[in-house]
Amino acid sequence: MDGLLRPGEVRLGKRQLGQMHVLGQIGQRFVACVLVTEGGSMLVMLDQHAADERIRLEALQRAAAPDADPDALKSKACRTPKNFLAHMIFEFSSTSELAALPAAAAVFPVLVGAALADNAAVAALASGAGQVAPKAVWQQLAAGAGLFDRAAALLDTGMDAVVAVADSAAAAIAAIEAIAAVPASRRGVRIPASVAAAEPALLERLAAAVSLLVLDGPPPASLHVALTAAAATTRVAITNSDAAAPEGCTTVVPAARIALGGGAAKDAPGAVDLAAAVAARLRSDRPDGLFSTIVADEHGVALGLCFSSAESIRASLASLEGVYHSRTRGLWHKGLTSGATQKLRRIDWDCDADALRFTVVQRPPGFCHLNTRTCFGADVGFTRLYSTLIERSAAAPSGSYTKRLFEDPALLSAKIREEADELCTASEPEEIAWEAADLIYFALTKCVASGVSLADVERHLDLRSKKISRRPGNAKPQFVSKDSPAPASAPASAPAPARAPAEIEPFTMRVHSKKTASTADLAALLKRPIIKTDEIMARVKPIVESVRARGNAALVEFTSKFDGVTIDAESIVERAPFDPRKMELDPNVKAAIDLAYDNVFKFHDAQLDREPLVVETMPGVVCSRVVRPIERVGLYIPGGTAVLPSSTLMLGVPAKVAGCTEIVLATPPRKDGTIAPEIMYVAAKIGATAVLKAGGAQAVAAMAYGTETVPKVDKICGPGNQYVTAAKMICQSDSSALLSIDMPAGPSELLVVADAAADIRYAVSDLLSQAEHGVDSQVVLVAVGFAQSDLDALQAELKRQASVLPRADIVKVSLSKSYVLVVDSMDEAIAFSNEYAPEHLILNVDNARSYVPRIVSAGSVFLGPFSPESCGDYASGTNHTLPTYGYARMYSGVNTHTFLKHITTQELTKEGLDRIGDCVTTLAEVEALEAHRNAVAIRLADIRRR
Ligand SMILES: NC(=O)c1ccc[n+]([C@@H]2O[C@H](COP(=O)([O-])OP(=O)(O)OC[C@H]3O[C@@H](n4cnc5c(N)ncnc54)[C@H](O)[C@@H]3O)[C@@H](O)[C@H]2O)c1
Ligand SMILES: N[C@H](CO)Cc1c[nH]c[nH+]1
Repeated sequence: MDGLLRPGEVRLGKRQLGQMHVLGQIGQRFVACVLVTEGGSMLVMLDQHAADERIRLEALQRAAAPDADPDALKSKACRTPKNFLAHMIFEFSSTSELAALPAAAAVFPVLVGAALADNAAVAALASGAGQVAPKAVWQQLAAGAGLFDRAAALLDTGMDAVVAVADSAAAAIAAIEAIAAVPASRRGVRIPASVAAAEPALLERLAAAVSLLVLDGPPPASLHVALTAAAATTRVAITNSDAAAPEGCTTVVPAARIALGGGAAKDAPGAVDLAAAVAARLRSDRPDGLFSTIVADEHGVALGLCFSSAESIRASLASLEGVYHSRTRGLWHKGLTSGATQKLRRIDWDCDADALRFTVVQRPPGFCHLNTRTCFGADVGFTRLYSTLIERSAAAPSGSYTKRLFEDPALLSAKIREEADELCTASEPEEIAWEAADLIYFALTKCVASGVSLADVERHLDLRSKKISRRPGNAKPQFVSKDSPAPASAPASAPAPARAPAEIEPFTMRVHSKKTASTADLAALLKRPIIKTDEIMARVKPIVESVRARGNAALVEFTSKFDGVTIDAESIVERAPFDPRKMELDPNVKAAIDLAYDNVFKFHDAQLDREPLVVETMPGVVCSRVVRPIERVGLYIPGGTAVLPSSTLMLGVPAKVAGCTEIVLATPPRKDGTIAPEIMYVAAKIGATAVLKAGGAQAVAAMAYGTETVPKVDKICGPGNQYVTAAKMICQSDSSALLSIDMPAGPSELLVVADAAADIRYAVSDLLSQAEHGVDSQVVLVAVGFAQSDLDALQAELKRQASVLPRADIVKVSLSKSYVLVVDSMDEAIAFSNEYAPEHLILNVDNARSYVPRIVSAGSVFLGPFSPESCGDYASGTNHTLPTYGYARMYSGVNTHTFLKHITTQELTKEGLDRIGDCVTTLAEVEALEAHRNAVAIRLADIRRR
């Protein structure tokens, strides 16, 4: 004895519990005591390492009587030290013990099934097909030939781990070697204690190789030190031992010793009272001694909160149904009168053992007394979809699409294929989530139509995580041929740049050669990644419509939904003058913005036609053109993945130069609902009149139609993602919005023409500067006269620079959609670039300027090795809002004229009209427009009469 526990009077608070007699220490940890009270006596085992005396006394009180009434005590034995279950392994060895299995499996952390032949039940439990789902299931298998195959087969059925049974040291070592490919965390070995005693060094070797070492039979005292050491590295368990296990070792409890329910069985010598074991492990902070119990369904969703007592736990384990302790009614067998009973699957403790979780299968109508499935309101996500599908399969409202799918398997199959295909081509995170949700809806509809439950699907998912045999995972040929482009090693074969290549080494670009490419190959290379316009339009239309109809309320809702930011309607717009505290900047940043502003201003100011154009087309006929600003403009500044003060400058400066009077700036808010100070600073500098803290389609719609606080504008300019672009196009085509836009915009892109003399580090850095914009960005290198060694150097440099970028994840995807085209001459390079019509074109070649006259289509061109595109993006003076996706064939980038309109005037003298009049009347006659003719003729008659 170490003197921690002493005989004597036991009091809890002021109450006398009884006299405690210490019988002796069992193992290193537990002390056996007899507690004698007025009502009788009982045997208890106390964990003497429990933190303090109060905890030991509370454990004693609980052990003494669940209702804590010492007077009610009858003489009884309790063999349930506090952490009993945590230390025990339950062993099932024959089918005759099946009765105890489900209850034991519901509470024991580790379950070991003995012989392969009669363990079908254990395998069924492991795969989740049984009544309960135990936490960890181990199967034992006799050592011998084919051990790995048998182990793998068992692990594939869902078993957590396997234990090889060997009767000699040599067989144990051979067994471990035979299953060496099974992860150490999932293998164990079982040997007779006598074998271990003969070769103590064996223990150390085995303990290092497995996660469970089972010793059959009581180990001799001489082995205790070696076992304690082995237990420090792996779980060591001892079977057939009534004596306490050595320190750190656990005890295997055979199924035959489990006592369920009440009655005499639990008091039999050596019996393990399962309910008492559960209760002994728990601690209650409540005055009534009950344990808070979360009741969850098989998906882990909380149905409600109950309370348990040792008595209710016993009743639950005996019936394998949900039985609790009601604070008003006492023992409460849930659903016994309503029929809404629960099948018990598992009981778990929380981390500090003061609360329980019962995992149950709830029968309808549900857990709550209000006849709903849970006490916490409606389900969400998967369980919500599943419940809805189950309801629809029972009774669907007329016109229900889901019902149509249930009734038309061919339609359902077609939709599953369609959605799978759309998911494959999706690239933006939101788009992928959207498509995945579609696919899951149709897949789960198929499950429900076929009687497969969500739990069945989850069981398969869990099973998969436990499989150790792996299939190669190759796709079936019909799917490969449809979607995958040729591998990188075959540059001459048909490329499919519109789709993401299935296999390309990360941070490399596919290489094509003009020499070997067919016309069709080259045509495919000119195409950009496909944007699914119809689908995006279908998603965006309701957003636009909603903002148009409901104004700020809708704006607030969509901002919360898509940006995860809650802003109230009153503060969603900031009007100028802006609060200087919202634009406080680091002086270096401020200086950089000021310099960029000055350059951009100079270049755009020079574009303004200050004098009207006046032309006398013939004597007495004077035509002129005057320029006017578009009064109210909206500037969209993207903000999904980056804060872009540069785009604010590029849109704001020309609007200011043009003289627009209402400049509304819209950009997605940051997570705290504010706008970055850099953007607010530029907003003030360019004279913005309002800043709308919203992004996406909703911001575009708000500016197009106006809301309670967002001013309506006449033109919306600026880049953005596909939702922004779709909203701009939808609003522009609605005549009631009376709106124009700058251009349809797509993801950023760059084409670099480099010759073999170019510094490959520069070319790569330029390509990456655009590839980092977004996963849809496309960069192209037209390599003039590159040899294989130049291409190898290029790929190596790409990997070197790209892999360390903070946005490497984005770059990896965009590079996979990009490519290198090897051409022989500058003529071929220029011809290809003109066809491609890139947003940005870098000519990193000798004598770059000489090629400018031959450039027909490009948004902006960068000449020579020292003109990186980044300079145009930020500060040199040209605009960076440029036509993408090939629109450079017919659109210019944003410039001062984007914010201007022209008005023409004309003035004719009498002589002038006399000169031109016959021409006009003749043409009006040709068009048979008599009123036109007459407006001139009536004046000509007067002039000529006089
Ligand atoms: N040409 C240029 O000058 C230039 C400059 C910078 C950026 N860009 C391009 O602009 C784009 C910026 O895109 P971004 O996403 O980073 O910012 P963004 O501001 O264009 O879009 C973000 C908004 O999209 C909306 N949104 C997100 N998911 C949605 C969904 N599922 N349904 C409806 N709306 C949704 C949200 O409201 C969010 O505020 C990129 O393609 C980039 O290449 C171009
Ligand atoms: N390169 C983009 C135009 O395609 C503009 C930009 C903003 N910030 C950096 N670059």
